[in-house]
Amino acid sequence: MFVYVIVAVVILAILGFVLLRGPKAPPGGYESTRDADDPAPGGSGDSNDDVAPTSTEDVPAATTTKRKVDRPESVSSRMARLRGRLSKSNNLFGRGLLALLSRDRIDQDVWDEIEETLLLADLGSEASMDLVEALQKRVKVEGTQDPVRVKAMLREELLTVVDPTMDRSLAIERKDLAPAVILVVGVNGVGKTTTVGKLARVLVAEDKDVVLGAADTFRAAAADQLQTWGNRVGVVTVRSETEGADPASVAFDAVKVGIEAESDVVLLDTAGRLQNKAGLMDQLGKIKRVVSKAAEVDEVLLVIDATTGQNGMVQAKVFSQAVDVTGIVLTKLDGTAKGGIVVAIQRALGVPVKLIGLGEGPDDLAPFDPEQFVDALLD
Ligand SMILES: Nc1nc2c(ncn2[C@@H]2O[C@H](COP(=O)(O)OP(=O)(O)OP(=O)(O)O)[C@@H](O)[C@H]2O)c(=O)[nH]1
Repeated sequence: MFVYVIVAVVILAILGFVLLRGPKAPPGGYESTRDADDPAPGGSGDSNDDVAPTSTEDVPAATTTKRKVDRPESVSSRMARLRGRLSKSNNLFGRGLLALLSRDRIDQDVWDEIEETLLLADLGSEASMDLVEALQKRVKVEGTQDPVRVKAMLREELLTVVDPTMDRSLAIERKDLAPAVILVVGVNGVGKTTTVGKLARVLVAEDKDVVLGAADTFRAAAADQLQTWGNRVGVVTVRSETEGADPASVAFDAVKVGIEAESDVVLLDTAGRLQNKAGLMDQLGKIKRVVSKAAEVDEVLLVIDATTGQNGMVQAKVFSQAVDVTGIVLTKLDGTAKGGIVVAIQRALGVPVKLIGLGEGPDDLAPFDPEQFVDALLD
């Protein structure tokens, strides 16, 4: 009898210990998210072990969460759905142009109206003038009023100003045994966190292993919002529990976790900042510098709200001076007929629009494709 009591006490003690201990990171670090077909591990982050962020005191305790929940929409179905949405919001502009061009007589007044329509769509004055001049020349040379021919010419000229030659691919491949690192920046409320969340879903749908870094440390709610996106597709979110923690340190931690877990991509969300706050703009440079001690930053995506018009242009210029922007994400294109901003920003910065946001839904993010964009305008 006494033996049974002893055994029962020992079992209860062990159970109690295990339950009270709760889930902890494994001794070897964070759980690897690599697939069987991923390159063999080895040495990736080891050479960086001696590299610490600017101050070791300001490294916050990173917490991580990983849960499998959602299955993101497949790439083909997402693209088909978003194509429809793009034409719904933007083809008013295209149809306006076609209506003008199919008038019986295209005189100077008509050309002026065409230019005005292009300006109203935020194409910018230089691109609007170039496009009108090119069309004017072609209509004159060909002497045609055939609507099918005129539409074809307009399509070609629009495509030229949107510039199909720019490289719009995203750096999402591991290199030198480190994950691709994507830093997402922009002013307040443009859709940075939403974009990081949506992009994580796109990458998960493409079988990439992703880590999210909540380098927006101004508001705890921002990190919560990011973590919610991460949880939905089962990716790790690295964050700090301390409000106002150094965002560079959180970003560094996230990249370290990505290196240890041998992830493909680390997506870093940053706090919204006004372009006229010099200190905050400098902070972006610091985040990039500190992260670079662990792994190269492959992309700096500047998120711009398409509905903000010329103000978006000002932001784009200042951000690109503070940190080398490699691509633009144009959000809220679903809510505006001012898609011409694509052209204006690309011209001003020489940086391609790589992604477009077409709604608040989790799968409302698409790669920017010039041909599809122009077709959506004219259909
Ligand atoms: N219609 C539409 N809404 C969008 C799109 N992208 C983001 N939003 C909405 O824009 C609002 C702001 O998005 P957030 O992702 O919180 O913006 P943020 O830039 O991270 O904001 P801060 O962290 O405050 O700077 C949210 O209500 C989003 O749902 C889009 O493509 N279309």
